[in-house]
Amino acid sequence: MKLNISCLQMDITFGDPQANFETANRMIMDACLSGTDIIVLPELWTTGYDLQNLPQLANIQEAISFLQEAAVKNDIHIIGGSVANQNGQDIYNSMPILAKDGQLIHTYSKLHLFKLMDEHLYLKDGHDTGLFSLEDRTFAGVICYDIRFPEWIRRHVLEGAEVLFVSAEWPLKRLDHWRALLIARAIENQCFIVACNRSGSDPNNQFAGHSMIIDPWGHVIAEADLGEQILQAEIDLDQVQQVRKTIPIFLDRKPDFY
Ligand SMILES: NC(=O)CCC(=O)C(=O)O
Repeated sequence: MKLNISCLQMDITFGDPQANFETANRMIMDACLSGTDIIVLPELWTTGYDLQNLPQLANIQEAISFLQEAAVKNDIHIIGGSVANQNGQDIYNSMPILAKDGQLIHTYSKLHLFKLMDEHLYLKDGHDTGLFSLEDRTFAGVICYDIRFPEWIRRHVLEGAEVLFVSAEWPLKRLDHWRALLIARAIENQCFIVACNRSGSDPNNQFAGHSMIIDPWGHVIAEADLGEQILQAEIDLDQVQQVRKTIPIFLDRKPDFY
């Protein structure tokens, strides 16, 4: 099964959802012009890291309605990056997944909060996996800092994920970690990694861009540069089983020892 993927490497405007909806709309239209099956957005794409103002800005329903309309109009599945998701007093960093018929099929909330960017002061951690199914195949979505936890990613792959979608706001100063971690996660799990980062800067960080699409052998099949752009590639899910036959790590692993 072949899928055309588009990562929208947006330059997010700090604390301005309206501007960000306009950017996302323009980029979705552009991505669809060249034909795409799945669109992926970055982390906190409606607000950026304007954490202090999230109680006023958080509106996951507005983002879901926007994405539902885009999914149906363009006949595309959408991995909705993440948006601030208020539930009572608590705010989660949540990834909505929309099927092309507009159905919200899953919402994953970031499990590992990143203290270096103060997430633990403003956000709550989620308690569900990022697993979901589309077109009878199993996928998973995780958010940014989650990729530093190989056990978390492995759990999703052991439960069937063939493609891991990553939405991020990863700073430029750790670009080397971003690339190395994503390539390692692809090689050790023999799965596709589709990682959508943001570009641009906010008052505290310059972001790395460098969205990447990596195959189950660890080859980088597409990589963006620093600026705002749409990264597109076709992936062939049959490659997952081919790689797992060549080096059968899932047959050879010894879970009794670890
Ligand atoms: N938004 C994030 O979770 C950033 C994670 C990060 O920068 C890291 O180094 O890890």
